Amino acid sequence: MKISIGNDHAGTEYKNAIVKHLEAKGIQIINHGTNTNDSVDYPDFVHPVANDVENNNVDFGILICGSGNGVSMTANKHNGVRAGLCWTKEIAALARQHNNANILSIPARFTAPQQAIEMVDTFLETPFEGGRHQKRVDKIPLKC
Ligand SMILES: O=C(CO)[C@H](O)[C@H](O)[C@H](O)COP(=O)(O)O
Repeated sequence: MKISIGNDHAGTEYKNAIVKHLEAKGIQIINHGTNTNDSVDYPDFVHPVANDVENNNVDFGILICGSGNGVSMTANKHNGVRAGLCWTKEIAALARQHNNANILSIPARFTAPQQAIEMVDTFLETPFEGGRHQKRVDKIPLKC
């Protein structure tokens, strides 16, 4: 499995913990995030991750910032990207099962580190259910 990950300054520590956790499992990581706590602008670190997902260069993306909103808003401007803002592992599971989310957005300032790791594992391991959810996901893109 190959994952593209990105973060702003609020997500650097969580990003490092997630990368360490995933690399220990043999998952390949492309790191597009900032690697320091110096203040940066999240779109600069989100678009490269969303491009990876949009172009099918990776299986999934992971984005981390303070609230999770800015990274989700930015990523969801990309064709074919479905970034889900998640704060529990149950919501992370539903983002995959019902929405076929391909990017997990994590709010570092409102999620404990262990909870973030559990969300990542749940997100990556949970399949899309298809069925009634497929036709709803198909209606998400603007058709104009
Ligand atoms: O929405 C966000 C980015 O996707 C964030 O929550 C930012 O991390 C946040 O806005 C950063 O705030 P700061 O006061 O500049 O650290």
